[in-house]
Amino acid sequence: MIQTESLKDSLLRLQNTTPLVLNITNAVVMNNTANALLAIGASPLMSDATEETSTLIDIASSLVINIGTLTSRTVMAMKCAASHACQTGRPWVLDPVGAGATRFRLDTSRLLLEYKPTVVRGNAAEIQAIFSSQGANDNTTRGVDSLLATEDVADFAKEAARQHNTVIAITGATDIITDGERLVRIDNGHPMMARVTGTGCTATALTGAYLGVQDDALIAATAGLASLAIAGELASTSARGPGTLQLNILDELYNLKPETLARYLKLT
Ligand SMILES: Nc1ncnc2c1ncn2[C@@H]1O[C@H](COP(=O)(O)OP(=O)(O)OP(=O)(O)O)[C@@H](O)[C@H]1O
Ligand SMILES: Cc1ncsc1CCO
Ligand SMILES: [Mg+2]
Repeated sequence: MIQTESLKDSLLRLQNTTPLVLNITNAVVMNNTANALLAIGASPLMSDATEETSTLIDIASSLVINIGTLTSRTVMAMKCAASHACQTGRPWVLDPVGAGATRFRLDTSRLLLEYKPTVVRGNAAEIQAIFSSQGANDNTTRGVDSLLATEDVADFAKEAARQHNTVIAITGATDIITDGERLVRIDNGHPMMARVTGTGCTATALTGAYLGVQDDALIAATAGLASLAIAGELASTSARGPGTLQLNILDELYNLKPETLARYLKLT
């Protein structure tokens, strides 16, 4: 359904063109996602100043909005950025961190959805929360962590992607990516990745980088999630625990080659 060749091409293009990725992201992961973007070959810029949002979007290849540590001030910046990206056709990815946990997160996520994100990347609980008609529901989420498996929301996500004309990327033990017509699964990664904060946020940032070089958003999101999952899988072989895993992932992203993607990818 997706050719491995298109993922290899996307990585090569990313490495050859160094896309500038503007990130409005959370305080927990900001340093690590900037490092992950640099490691894979993109150029990160982190800013939530409304004074410069539109100027930065105009020079960037893509935009990442992650609501992880939202405040009323940063929500304004996110709205401003999403609106400008939508109006100017700049590809952008939304990470609705903890969307199911509180009303503030749910309302903010749904507000941002109105600005037509190219990709929405979340865990299963976040995807169910943002695209369903329910309120915040603590049976599906423990804070920012999902209590649902990705397969639980696969069919729901496919329909939501079709209705909203977007790509939905759900991370977990098996990643699922759908544009409403196509649906792919990635079976790479390692369970220890869930013990490092912001692994999913890194998947979102990498998807942002690929959106800067790949017009097919399903391929861009698949490349982003596959790059992280394979880097995590390789990194886990020499990690003693989450600390070394986090560092090793940066090294594996730096060393990632198109051939490595093709060799390790478990895509169905
Ligand atoms: N049990 C697992 N087995 C294999 N890989 C996993 C597992 N759990 C997580 N991963 C890997 O980690 C990636 C991120 O998934 P995770 O479920 O931690 O996202 P998340 O909860 O949204 O992250 P965060 O909120 O910490 O940013 C997945 O795409 C996958 O590659
Ligand atoms: C732990 C945590 N809290 C808010 S954002 C974040 C990073 C992972 O989503
Ligand atoms: Mg997690």
